[in-house]
Amino acid sequence: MKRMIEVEDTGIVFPSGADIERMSELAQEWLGLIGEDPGREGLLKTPERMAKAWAFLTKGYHETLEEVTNGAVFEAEGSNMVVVKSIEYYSMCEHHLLPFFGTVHIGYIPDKKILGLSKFGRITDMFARRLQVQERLSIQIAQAIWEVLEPHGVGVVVEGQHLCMMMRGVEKQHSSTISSAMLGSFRDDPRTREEFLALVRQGKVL
Ligand SMILES: Nc1nc2c(ncn2[C@@H]2O[C@H](COP(=O)(O)OP(=O)(O)OP(=O)(O)O)[C@@H](O)[C@H]2O)c(=O)[nH]1
Ligand SMILES: [Zn+2]
Repeated sequence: MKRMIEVEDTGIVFPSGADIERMSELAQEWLGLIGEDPGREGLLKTPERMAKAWAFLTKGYHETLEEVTNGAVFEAEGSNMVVVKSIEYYSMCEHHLLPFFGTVHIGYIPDKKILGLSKFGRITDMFARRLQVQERLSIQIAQAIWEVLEPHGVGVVVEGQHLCMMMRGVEKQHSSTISSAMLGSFRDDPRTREEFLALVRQGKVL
């Protein structure tokens, strides 16, 4: 991807526009504020590591739908449902800047256009790698597929566990959240929606 650069020897990419130097300065200040000594040996490189990690975790801000789909839209006959399920994601909640993570399930009914299968994961990451709430993540993925493919319908189900509810706050370790976004026939036709949800449920308890 043009606007990404690689961190030496790691294979990790972060946006070339990210101000790593300034982010490192702020991270160093932050370490002091939480009661640490930013000058102790173990923390000397931490501000820069933190800046690079955060640039990666929020790289979705620097990506566009056009870039991530890379023209992989193909002509196709038929209008049978396609489901890509159990796409893992990691995101950061916008309230506490703590991770939430889980899986995304995507279904659509094509109208002459299909999308390269890997692109569903790339679209998921483009929106997950930003500050999010789970509900918006679900809707943004559905709308992106709607925009790119102009299909008869799209359904997205997102499952997530939120560390802000587990390691702090209400401290509930076993709750998980399911959110969904349904567009076109997935919203208007209960049978289409049920077919999608049955395929998502297959092999698991949902
Ligand atoms: N709807 C929704 N809420 C979220 C998400 N991630 C975190 N939250 C919630 O955002 C809310 C913020 O509530 P506040 O009362 O303003 O913040 P808080 O005092 O830190 O809340 P607690 O987490 O209950 O301690 C909490 O209920 C979180 O559980 C999400 O993806 N979707
Ligand atoms: Zn949170």
